[in-house]
Amino acid sequence: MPEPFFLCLLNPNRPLSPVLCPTSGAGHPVIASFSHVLEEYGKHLARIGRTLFDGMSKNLCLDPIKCQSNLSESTGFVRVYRYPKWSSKSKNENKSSAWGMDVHTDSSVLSILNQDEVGGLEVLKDDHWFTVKPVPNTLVVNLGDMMQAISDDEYTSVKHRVKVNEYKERISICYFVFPGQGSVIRSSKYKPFTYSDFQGQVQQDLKTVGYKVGLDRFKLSDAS
Ligand SMILES: O=C(O)CCC(=O)C(=O)O
Ligand SMILES: [Fe+2]
Repeated sequence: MPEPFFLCLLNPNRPLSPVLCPTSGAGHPVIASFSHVLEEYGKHLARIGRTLFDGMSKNLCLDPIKCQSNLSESTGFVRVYRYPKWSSKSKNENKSSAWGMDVHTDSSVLSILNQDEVGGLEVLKDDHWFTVKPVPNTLVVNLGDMMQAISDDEYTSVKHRVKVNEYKERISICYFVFPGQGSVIRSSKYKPFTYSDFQGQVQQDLKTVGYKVGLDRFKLSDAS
């Protein structure tokens, strides 16, 4: 797993555990200014996320009033990851690659990624893995599980993973945004649920079955 070395909560009142902010050194001027820059960055990303969400809901002909709270800027946070290079010590001769982050879908509504020039992000489409080539000054938008449910499965929460580079470390800056607290997601495919119902189920599944089952837990049995 990468080292999430900085987490910037855009709403400090939002309880999020575990809090990954480097609390030691929080008073250090470099950390403080970095935190300030990330906060500023997060505000722009919140605006971009809202614009994308409103555009998608319009495209899906969703009731703008009903779905507005299905995305809440106050839930957003920015996480900075450092993926150390694939060290020779950890090399396994039988493996052709090492994974910095295993295959998963995000639980968010939207995740907006800013990867450096090293690359390594891969997405699954039609059973094939595609490398997301880094393009300077370009953001990558991943739709998360919440957006899949909001869209009645019209859009899919993309499966993705991150390959570690053998020679260079990789840095990515990721913005995640979620439904508002208590906002109910209603769709023809899933039982009505809130994001905290979803997260509760994910945590329970991690403990009991050992992995995230995700949206399938909420699927209506007669939904095709
Ligand atoms: O580092 C990246 O580019 C992706 C990170 C990611 O997929 C995640 O945090 O969920
Ligand atoms: Fe992800």
